[in-house]
Amino acid sequence: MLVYKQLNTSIISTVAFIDNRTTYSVSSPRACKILNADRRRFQKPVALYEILKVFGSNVVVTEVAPGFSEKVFELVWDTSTWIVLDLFKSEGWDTMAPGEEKEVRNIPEITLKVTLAVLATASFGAPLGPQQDKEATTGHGMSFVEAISLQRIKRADHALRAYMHGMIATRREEIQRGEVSAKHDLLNALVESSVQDTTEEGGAAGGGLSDDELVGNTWIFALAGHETSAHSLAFAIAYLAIHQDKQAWLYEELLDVFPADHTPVYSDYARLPRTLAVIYETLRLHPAVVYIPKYATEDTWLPDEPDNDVGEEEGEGKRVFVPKGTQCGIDTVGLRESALGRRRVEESTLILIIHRSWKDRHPRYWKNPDVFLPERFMEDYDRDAFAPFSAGARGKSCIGRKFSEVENVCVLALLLRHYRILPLSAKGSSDEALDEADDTRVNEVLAERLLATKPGVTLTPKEIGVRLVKRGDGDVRAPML
Ligand code: HEM
Repeated sequence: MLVYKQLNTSIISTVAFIDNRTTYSVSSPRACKILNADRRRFQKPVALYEILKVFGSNVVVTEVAPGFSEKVFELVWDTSTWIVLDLFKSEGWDTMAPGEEKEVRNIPEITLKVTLAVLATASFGAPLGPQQDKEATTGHGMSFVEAISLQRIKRADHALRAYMHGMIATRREEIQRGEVSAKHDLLNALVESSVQDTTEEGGAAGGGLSDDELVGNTWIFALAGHETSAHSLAFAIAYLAIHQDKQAWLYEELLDVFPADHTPVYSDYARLPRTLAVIYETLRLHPAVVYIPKYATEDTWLPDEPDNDVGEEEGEGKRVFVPKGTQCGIDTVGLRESALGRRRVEESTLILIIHRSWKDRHPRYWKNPDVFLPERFMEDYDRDAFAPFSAGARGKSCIGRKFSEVENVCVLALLLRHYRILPLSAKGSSDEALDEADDTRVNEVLAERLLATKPGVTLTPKEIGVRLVKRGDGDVRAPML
């Protein structure tokens, strides 16, 4: 059993393994690449994920991987645009005059709503927008968006199954009648892949997915794609609130791509590299998934960093012996600076603590590793040291990576295009801690507050309070879906 406990800041994380195995927490890019790419020697500990079978078998436990197509990404973009502009209305932000301010006490509450609505709509064809979703509640006791929400998972079992079986039956009929559904969402891809091999009882005869697997996958996508995206987006907003210079740098791009009266289109996505760089830099500093478990299928070796004192000299560099069965997790926070590198926990040790203190770190893979510098992703960088979606390009990593990139870029770009974001308490306010801090310490005080985390399944923001100031450069238009 694996338990995560994140302490107050992302710099210190505690990972507890409630078994007596030797465990490596790997934060060397070279070793992470091997962990991810060499699927014969290192595999995902599927048993750890058995709990995720609550709604049926799924990609995580079965290795069946449905893909997203470009059409899905276009739908993600359009849906995100629609949902963000709808959010401006429902929060009353759209009627603000240029220069007017509004407080948002906790940004993650908003980003969680947005990413859930995008996921439900773009993946499973749920009714678009909060109002339509409410209207679809009839007969199920809760709306679809509520049913796939993690917070309601205990009550949602019955409702989610009912929704999913209904949606699957409708899609299956459409596909079998030869009607190509207008919806190019994930559900279509999943159902289409199952239709050819499906028996009349709804079980899969060949390689296709059974109804239970379809339902299981719906839930796993909701689990994997909701908080990860929402929390990353919230941290990106926090970083921009703290670093006003980077916000100005980003805004230049947004004005260029979204002039007044422009209707956002999917082709805009490729023109927003600065926005994507902000998302990447946020994920480098605050990776949503802090530990990605793998285990060794045979006795083997992993390359070590040359200056690590635990490894053995061997051939061209150092390497570490990894006995069969050892759990070797990718330590995504460690990749950020690799202060303590890999930690080895001996037999019978119950708890592995990765302590990172500001003092004992030294930069290894990134220049100024603790500084928020999105520009670093506009140039060439060490791709193996950037593993928030898992390491290595060819490995089995996050299926939803591009889905989340399109969604987060779209949401962040539209928000920043219309509003300047400031920390809720900035110097000059009645906030004592900030008033007492000298100018050089203000960002540190803000960072301690806005970037703090609390325990959660993914790296979870504690509270991100901001002020939105309406910009005066004209609005962009809502697309017609
Ligand atoms: C910032 C956002 C996200 C981050 C940081 C993230 C990160 C990750 C990581 C680290 C893994 C584990 C990969 C491995 O085991 O090697 C993963 C798996 C997965 N992710 Fe994401 N993810 C994000 C968003 C999403 C979204 C939006 C979706 C779906 C729409 C999604 C769907 C999945 C699925 C289904 C898996 C399991 C893949 C498998 O085990 O075969 N993720 N993600």
